[in-house]
Amino acid sequence: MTEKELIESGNMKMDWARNHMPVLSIVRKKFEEEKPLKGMKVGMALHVEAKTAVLVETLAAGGAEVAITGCNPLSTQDDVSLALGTRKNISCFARYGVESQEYYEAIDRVLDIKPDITIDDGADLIFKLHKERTDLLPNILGGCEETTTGVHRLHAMEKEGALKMAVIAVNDAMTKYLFDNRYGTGQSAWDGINRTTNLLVAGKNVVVAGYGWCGRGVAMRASGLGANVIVTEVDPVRALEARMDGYRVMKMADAAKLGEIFVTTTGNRDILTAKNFKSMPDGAILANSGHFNVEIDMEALESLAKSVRTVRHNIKEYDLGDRRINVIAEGRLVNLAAGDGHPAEVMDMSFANQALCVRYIAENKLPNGVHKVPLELDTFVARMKLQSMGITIDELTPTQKCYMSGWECGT
Ligand SMILES: NC(=O)c1ccc[n+]([C@@H]2O[C@H](COP(=O)([O-])OP(=O)(O)OC[C@H]3O[C@@H](n4cnc5c(N)ncnc54)[C@H](O)[C@@H]3O)[C@@H](O)[C@H]2O)c1
Ligand SMILES: N[C@@H](CCSC[C@H]1O[C@@H](n2cnc3c(=O)[nH]cnc32)[C@H](O)[C@@H]1O)C(=O)O
Repeated sequence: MTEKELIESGNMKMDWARNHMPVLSIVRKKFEEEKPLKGMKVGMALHVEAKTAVLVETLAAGGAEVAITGCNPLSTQDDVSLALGTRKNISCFARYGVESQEYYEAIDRVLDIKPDITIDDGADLIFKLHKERTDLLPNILGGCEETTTGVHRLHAMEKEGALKMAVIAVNDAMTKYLFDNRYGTGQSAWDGINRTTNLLVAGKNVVVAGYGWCGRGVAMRASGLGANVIVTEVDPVRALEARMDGYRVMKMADAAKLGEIFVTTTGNRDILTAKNFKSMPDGAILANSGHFNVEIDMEALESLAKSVRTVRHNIKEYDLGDRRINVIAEGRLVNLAAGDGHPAEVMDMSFANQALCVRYIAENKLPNGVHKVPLELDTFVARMKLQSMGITIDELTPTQKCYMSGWECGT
């Protein structure tokens, strides 16, 4: 495709996404009228694709100058990246398939605009700010973090007294993790696996590692597709929940012998290791939908393999001699590196939270540390989403309010 055609394709993807993101549209309208981000610079490292582009546009509509790069070397969609770069007050430095050096250089280029506010997905900008670009920290009003692992890391920094800025844990908004992590990952991980493999899920043994919000979604949708689902966990309560939700629960060492498709969703490392690869059935398919590329021990797999070849677009087959193991998208997020990411209607809520939190940071002086998304913003997103879906709900009567909250109104 020529550059012009790529830009057209990126614009078309953005139009489609925008038309399916009603809550973000409401926020954008307000931003256009009130310009709450006038004079602000926002630096972002998120998956550069169409829904993210609609968030970027929204911030620019609020008066911000925005610079963005990717948060994963394989999730950038170059057509969207180019289309974004043509917009006023927006620079985009992301490119698909970048090597590590270019990935981190692009993060520096975002920081070169001297952002007032940052938005991260995995805390890359914040780590760089704290390790190498500390001179920029005094100007930063605050940042937003999109994902579970990023929030964990920020809590760890805060605990050690290392966090020198305010950050809002957008992931922890109810209108984020209950929908994005669960229904978003549940649908988009399978979209990525199915479109990449073109194989049947029904009747297969699917092993889901981790029964958190992502794992629940992935297991639920696997079950809906007719798979026999096996869950592995380290948390006894979550393991119990998985069992009572109807799945088999066992150690990975045992699950590895049975699984035909494996999906990791733990946010942890070394979930599938050399020991597991050696006991998997021939032809097993491995995908990660958790964090970065460390859940599947790719180094161990490479060193075990007698040969490696691409067997289909985005699938590498590792021949161990007595069995072949297939890995989708190099063990990186299968929904983004082998698909288009979460559905637009889900990212609508995640990114409405992001936009509202950026505004909140611009309008309130927050002390250093990890902050919750204010409940009124979270509830606003839920109400607007219901409204956009044409759903109305009941309201408590004064008598019911009294009954629920007092001790004198009831039996
Ligand atoms: N693919 C996506 O688009 C997407 C979307 C949202 C979140 N995420 C990422 O997915 C990961 C999970 O997010 P979440 O919100 O579900 O987190 P979560 O904390 O709710 O769930 C993670 C689960 O993994 C379990 N776990 C940890 N180590 C394990 C091990 N060794 N074996 C088995 N289970 C183990 C934990 O006990 C926990 O129940 C994070 O890295 C998050 O950033 C990805
Ligand atoms: N940057 C890390 C962190 C995990 S990304 C997980 C986050 O991606 C977000 N996400 C999922 N799908 C999309 C999408 O289509 N566009 C933008 N972000 C998405 C989602 O909100 C989730 O919290 C990595 O690439 O491995």
